[in-house]
Amino acid sequence: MGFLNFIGLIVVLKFLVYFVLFFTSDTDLELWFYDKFKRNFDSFKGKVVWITGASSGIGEQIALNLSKYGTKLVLSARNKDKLYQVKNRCIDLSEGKLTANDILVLPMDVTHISKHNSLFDNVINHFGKLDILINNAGRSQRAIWEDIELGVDQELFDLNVFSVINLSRIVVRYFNQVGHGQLVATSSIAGIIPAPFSASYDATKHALHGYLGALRLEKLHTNIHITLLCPGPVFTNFLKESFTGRPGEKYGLTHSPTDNRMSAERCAHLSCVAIANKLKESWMAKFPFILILYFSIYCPVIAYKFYELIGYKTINKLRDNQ
Ligand SMILES: NC(=O)c1ccc[n+]([C@@H]2O[C@H](COP(=O)([O-])OP(=O)(O)OC[C@H]3O[C@@H](n4cnc5c(N)ncnc54)[C@H](O)[C@@H]3O)[C@@H](O)[C@H]2O)c1
Repeated sequence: MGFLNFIGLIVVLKFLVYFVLFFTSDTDLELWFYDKFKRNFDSFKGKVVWITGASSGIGEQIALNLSKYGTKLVLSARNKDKLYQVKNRCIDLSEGKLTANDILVLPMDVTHISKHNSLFDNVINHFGKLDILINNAGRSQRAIWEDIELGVDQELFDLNVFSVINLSRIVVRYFNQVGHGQLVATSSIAGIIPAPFSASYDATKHALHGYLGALRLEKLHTNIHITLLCPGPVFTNFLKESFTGRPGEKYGLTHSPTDNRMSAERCAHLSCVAIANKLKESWMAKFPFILILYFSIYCPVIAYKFYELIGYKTINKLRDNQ
């Protein structure tokens, strides 16, 4: 076989593998590889991980997952009772690896940034160290672009961006002192490509990529790692809790069990694979979202033709089943 034929065969085989993965996998290729061959969950043992938004959804499931590997946890959200329920489930799931003292319930409203320093001190006083911060607390939005009041943009940025950046700066200064650490943020596919009817939310998640992407470059050649988790639609309280265009209003929609969404358990499992392997950015979503994401990034012209063809209503139906 001639050399060019050989190269041609490799290219065809590569595209065949990509094609099969696009239609069968719910992750990007890197995350798929690590999930199949190198989960590295043992690395969580003995680490101290602080999770915000740990009272429900993805944050709760990440906490439950990590407890199985003997990870010491700091659980934060606003609802103390729910956090204690999560703590008790974590202790049960750990099968003796964790005691009550290994899980600190630290209630907080992440938008109260003046309290971040003292809450961080609580963590260090309790455990003597912090290895990983998972900035997961957040809310979404459903609203028509021109109907969004500026107050909603501001509230969403306070919650999804400024609280994350303020807490992360405190923690990164600490990581600088001790010489290592990992900063994680739950972004979204909407942080990479915009989705219709959630402009302020899309912008907050895009902002995280800007802030934390810059930090990642500044921390090249250090032992400080930044991981951005990018889920597509997941079954959680997310839509119910979403902002609309008007301050103080909640979208209030609940999912139907038949919606095309990933389970929070699967999303948390994949998130743990990404965190354990210190991956920089990981995508996780059911078909066809990963395929749309790849096309939008690598062939944007084709992606926009596709959007024009199917129209925004179909895009929204794909996303929320509405
Ligand atoms: N569910 C999805 O479809 C989806 C998709 C992509 C990204 N995400 C992201 O995942 C993260 C978790 O969301 P979820 O889907 O698990 O929803 P969820 O509503 O089940 O969980 C959100 C968590 O954040 C907490 N929270 C909200 N506001 C807070 C505040 N002011 N202070 C402290 N805690 C606060 C809630 O109490 C809860 O624990 C969010 O950052 C969200 O943007 C979700």
